[in-house]
Amino acid sequence: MTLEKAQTLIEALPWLARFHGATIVIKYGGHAMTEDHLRANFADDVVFLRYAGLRPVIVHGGGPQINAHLDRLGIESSFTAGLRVTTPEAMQVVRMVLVGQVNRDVVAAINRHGPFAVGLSGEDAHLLTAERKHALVDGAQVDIGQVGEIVRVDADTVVALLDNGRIPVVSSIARGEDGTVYNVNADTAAAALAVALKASKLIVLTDVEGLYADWPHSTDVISAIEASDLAELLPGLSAGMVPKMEACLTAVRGGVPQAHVLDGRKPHAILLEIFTDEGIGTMVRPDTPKERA
Ligand SMILES: NC(=[NH2+])NCCC[C@H](N)C(=O)O
Repeated sequence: MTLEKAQTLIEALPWLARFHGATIVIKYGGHAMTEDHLRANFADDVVFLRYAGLRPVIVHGGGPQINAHLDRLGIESSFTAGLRVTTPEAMQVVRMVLVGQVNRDVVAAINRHGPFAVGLSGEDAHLLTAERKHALVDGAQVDIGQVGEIVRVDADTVVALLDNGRIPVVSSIARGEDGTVYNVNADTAAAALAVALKASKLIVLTDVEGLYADWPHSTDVISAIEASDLAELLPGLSAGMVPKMEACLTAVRGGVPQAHVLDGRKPHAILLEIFTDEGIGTMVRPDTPKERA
């Protein structure tokens, strides 16, 4: 028993050595964010990383919380081609909920452990700049309101906070060149930030175990996959999984050496992935150069 515990700690040693000083961007969402005990576990993991000498950065969204609040305020959403349109009125709520509520909750959970977390909106110090995004429906461009696509990242403020020993917590809101506020996908924002920071890892927390080998026929999780193989699988993936895996692909193709999709319903998934040899989710890595014939 005690030997087992020692082995667990010793298994972590090479990973502690390898990731000391490494910047790790974590997309936080799903059950890990909405359930109290999982939220506390998440905060433990992030603070553990910090004390282990890693530099974690958190990016979060908050779709369910936004929808609940829109309902509570009786703000009706209009839909175009099945997509929710983010009107200026809805955008006010999106920003209020993400920055004023969800971000504060994440910061509070981490700061139980010490003065680490500092909340930021993607608007702050021009961290995330976006352009209006149109949805493509049956080949036609459809306006869905203040939904943005990130076109530029200025991560200076995040770096300054990291250098100062803090844990930046970023809401997935972006600013347009003209000052318009945009809602941006948090998976995409996390990937863009990981690339800009030249992070050692992107970790995306979701509510599934990982990438399934032969979805929907089997639930065997793929432990590791190369970028091109993942790109081939993308069209056949479930709708919910596509943005997560696309984020991993973007990160890896943008120079991040490893991107992981983890089951946020599993307590301490982050520690188990980073500090064990096998991990518990799906890891995406760049293609190994093919040998020349
Ligand atoms: N899903 C996997 N195959 N994970 C392996 C993780 C290996 C190592 N702990 C790392 O974070 O790089």
